[in-house]
Amino acid sequence: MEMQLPPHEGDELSVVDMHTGGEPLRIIHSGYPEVKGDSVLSKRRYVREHLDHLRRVLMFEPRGHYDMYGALVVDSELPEADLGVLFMHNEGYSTMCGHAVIALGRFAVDYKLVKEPQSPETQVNIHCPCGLVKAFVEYSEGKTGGVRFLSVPAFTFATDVTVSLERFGDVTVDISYGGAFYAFVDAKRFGLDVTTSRTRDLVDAATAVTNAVKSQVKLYHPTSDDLAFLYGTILTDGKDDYSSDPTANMCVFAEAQVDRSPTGSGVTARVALQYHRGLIQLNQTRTFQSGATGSQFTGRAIEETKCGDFKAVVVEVSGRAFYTGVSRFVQEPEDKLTHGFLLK
Ligand SMILES: O=C(O)[C@H]1NCC[C@@H]1O
Repeated sequence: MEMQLPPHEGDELSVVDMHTGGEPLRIIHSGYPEVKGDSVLSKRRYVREHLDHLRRVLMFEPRGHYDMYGALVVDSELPEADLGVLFMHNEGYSTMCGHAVIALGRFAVDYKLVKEPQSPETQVNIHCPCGLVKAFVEYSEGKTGGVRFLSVPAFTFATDVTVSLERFGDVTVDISYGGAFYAFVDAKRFGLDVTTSRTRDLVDAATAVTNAVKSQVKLYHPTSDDLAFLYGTILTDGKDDYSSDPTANMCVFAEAQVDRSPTGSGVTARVALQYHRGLIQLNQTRTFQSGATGSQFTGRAIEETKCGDFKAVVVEVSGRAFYTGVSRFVQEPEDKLTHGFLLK
C-alpha cells in the first residue's frame, strides 16, 4: 500500500539515500524543476542562482543535517556521458566528489541509467562539473558491487607554500587538484592525530588552513575559472612514503563539513601529490583510510598526462557504496522551519 501524505505545497521531492565509507549521498530522484544551461558547468551556475532554496530544503535540517551531501542527476552535453551530475553540500555546489561517483555508479546501473549492464564490470561515464569521470561498477548476476573510477587529470598546484594563520602561526601546505583543489598538511603540525583527536579540534585546524589559503593564495585552473577555488583542507598522518599499510586522512570541506569517507577527490589529489614528490610509482596501489570512520578507499596513479601546462596523472580510486533507504519529502504551508536550518 502506498503511504499517503497530507496536503502539502509544491512537488514532492523523492530521493534515494546511500553512503560510501560512511559519507552520505542523497540522490535526488524526482521533483526538481528543470535545470537550465547548455553545459554541466552552466547548470551548476543556474542551480546556484535560481534553485538554491531546494539545496537548503534537502541538505539542511529537518530533512538533512550539517554534514549532508547531495547529487542531482542532469543531462550532459557530452555524447559519451551516461549522465551528468551536480553535487551539493552545506555551502553550495562542488566540482568533484569521489564518494558520490562510487555511489552514483551503482545507482546508475541499478536504476537503469545505462542500457545494457555488462559483467564483470559495467562502465558508467559520469559528467561531473570538473569533467568526464569514468566509473566501472562490479556487476554479477544482476547485482552491483564495488566501484572504481578514473578521474579527470590530477596535478600538484604548489608544494611548500607558507601561509599565516592567526591562531596557529605560519603553516606550510601543499596544494593539489583532484577535480577540486585541496590544501594538505600533516595533522602533527597542530599536535593532532587524524584518527584519535577530537573531530572539533581537527575541524578548527583544517578550517583555519582553508581560510588562510583562500585569502593568501591565488589558485588557477587551466580549463575553467569555475574550477579555481579551494574546496577544503585535508589533514594527514604524514605517511606519504609508499607502504602497503593504510595512510589516514581527514577532509574538511565546504563550510567546515567533515567527510566520513577517505574522500575520493582528495585521494586523487593526494596520489597526484605523492607521485609529484616521487614517493609512489605508477600502478603502486595505496590504501587511504578515513580518520573519521576508518573506512577505506584504494588509489593509484595509472598514467602520466597533462592539464594545461601542469604535469598531471590519471588516478584510479576504488571503494564501495551502500543503499540506506528512499524518502519522499514535502513542505507544509504552515511549517516555519520548512525551508531548512543548520545548527553550527
Ligand atoms: O569523496 C569525495 O571526493 C567527496 N566527499 C565529500 C567531499 C568530497 O567532495
